[in-house]
Amino acid sequence: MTKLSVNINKIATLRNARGGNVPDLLKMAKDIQNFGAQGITIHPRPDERHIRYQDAYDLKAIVTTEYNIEGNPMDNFTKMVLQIKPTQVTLVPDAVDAITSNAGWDTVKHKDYLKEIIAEFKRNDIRTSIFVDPTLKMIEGAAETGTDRIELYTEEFADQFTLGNKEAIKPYTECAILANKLGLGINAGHDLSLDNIEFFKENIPNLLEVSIGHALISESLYYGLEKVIAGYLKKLSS
Ligand SMILES: CC(=O)[C@@H](O)[C@H](O)COP(=O)(O)O
Ligand SMILES: NCC(=O)COP(=O)(O)O
Repeated sequence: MTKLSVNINKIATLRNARGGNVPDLLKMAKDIQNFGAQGITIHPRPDERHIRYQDAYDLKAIVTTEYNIEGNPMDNFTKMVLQIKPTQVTLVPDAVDAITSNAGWDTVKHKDYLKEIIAEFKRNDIRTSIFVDPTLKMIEGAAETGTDRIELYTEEFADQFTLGNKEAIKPYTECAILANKLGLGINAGHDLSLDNIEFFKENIPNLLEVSIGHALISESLYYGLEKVIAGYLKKLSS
C-alpha cells in the first residue's frame, strides 16, 4: 500500500491572502485525516508565504497520522524540526527565493553535509528522506548518506505524462529498483495528480508514500464547486 500524505501549503496560501483564519488550516488538517489521508505534509519556506513556522508547531497536536515536514535544513528549519519531532523530515535543496522546489540533491557533492544532518535527525528519532532527481548516481549517493528514504522528484514525469510520453516513467522505475536493492524506502512527490498517480504507482515497486498538494487542492476546488454553488442557490432561491 502507498500512503497518501496531503501537502497543505496551498490551504495556507489561501488563508494568508486575506490575513484572517479562513480557511482554518488546523481544522482542515484534522478533516483531511478524518477523510482517510494517512499523513500531512508541510513545506514551510523562509518567507512564510504559505505555511508559517507557528503553523508547524500548532500542527504537532493535530496530526495524528504521519507528520512530514519538508525543507532546506538551514539553521531555523533544523532547529524547528528538532523541537517538533515530526514522523519524517524531507530535506529539499531549495534556494531561499525558490517559487517551488525545482531540483533534487546532488548526493555525491553534498554527501558529507547530508550525512551529518541526517545523523542528527536520526539521533532524535525522526525518519529522514531526501529529495532526489531520478538518476542512478543520485540514488547510490543517497544510500551513502544514511537516509532512511528518498523522495523521487516527479515533476519531469508529470510534465511528460501530460504530453502523452509514458516512457518518462523509465528512469523512475530504474531508480526505484536500485533504491529497493540498496534498502532505501521510496517516497515521491511534485505535480502528482488524479490523472497520473495510478500509472506512477503501477510502475514504482514498493512506493511507500506520496505527498500531493498543488493538484489535490486544485482538484478539490474543482470537484467541490458544484456542491457549493448548489448550496448558495438553495439559500438564495426564496
Ligand atoms: C518538495 C516538493 O516537491 C514541493 O513540491 C513542495 O513541497 C511544494 O512546495 P510549494 O507548495 O511551496 O510549491
Ligand atoms: N513533496 C511534494 C509535495 O509535498 C507536494 O508537491 P505538489 O503536489 O504541491 O507539487
